[in-house]
Amino acid sequence: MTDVDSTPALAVADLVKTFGGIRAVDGTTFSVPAGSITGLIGPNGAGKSTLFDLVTGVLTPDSGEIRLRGEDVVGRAPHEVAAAGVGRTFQTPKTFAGMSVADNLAFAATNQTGESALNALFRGKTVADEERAVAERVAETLDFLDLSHLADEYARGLSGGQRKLLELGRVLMLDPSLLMLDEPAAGVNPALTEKLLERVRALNDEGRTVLFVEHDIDLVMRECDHVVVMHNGATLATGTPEEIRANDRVVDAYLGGG
Ligand SMILES: Nc1ncnc2c1ncn2[C@@H]1O[C@H](COP(=O)(O)OP(=O)(O)OP(=O)(O)O)[C@@H](O)[C@H]1O
Repeated sequence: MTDVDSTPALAVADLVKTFGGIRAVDGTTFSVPAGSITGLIGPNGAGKSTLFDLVTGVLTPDSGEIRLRGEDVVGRAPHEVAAAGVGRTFQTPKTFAGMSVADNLAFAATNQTGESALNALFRGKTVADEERAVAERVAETLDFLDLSHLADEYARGLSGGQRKLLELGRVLMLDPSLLMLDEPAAGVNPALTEKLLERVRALNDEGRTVLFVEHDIDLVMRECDHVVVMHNGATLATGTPEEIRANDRVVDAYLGGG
């Protein structure tokens, strides 16, 4: 066992973010083990979305630590966090309705996260090389997500579930080592949810760490090997699904209500 293996993919410590008088994130501390599928759960308003914004550099914490594979990333801009290997999807996919599915993916590689991410991916390549590399990656990503037959369709023509797959494809263009998925199954029909989860498992099998926010507790308990429970901006509990189910504080504060 090397140190690298035991360094968490993500570790936050004593993280605080206030909006006026509201302590949206109030001292939360937890880690996401490298190589895990970790579920982040908690009631509405627990601070999960704010936490995602803090980790991805959209918001800056008032205090506390955020480490990616041990490296402090507080104060980094979103494109720098993306270049450091963090890919994030949104509850409402950030796809471009008037662009084709393939162009949505190509755009994600070339424009979305700014120069630094691009440079990291294409260092030392000419423009023609770069275009070829992007086209290859688009094709690979379409194939992986089973969207090749829709490559030339406008994104606006996709179903909600297909748009979630495209959203996942958008973040895969930059080859992230940590995937942060915000309610990937919300509003997706059961068949496409299963397909999406199967792709997430495949990405995890490749060695990518997954952290996802999800309100469907059964899905979290089934899919995750590690669970973090947030409540009122703090960490209420962390552990395996079995440990979380058996935790009286979690049951009282969250699961108990039915
Ligand atoms: N930009 C903001 N300005 C003011 N208050 C905010 C802002 N963002 C979040 N909050 C508040 O911070 C708290 C945490 O919100 P957050 O959206 O992070 O929770 P959540 O766990 O993601 O909830 P949900 O499950 O409903 O998405 C809430 O009380 C929310 O109203």
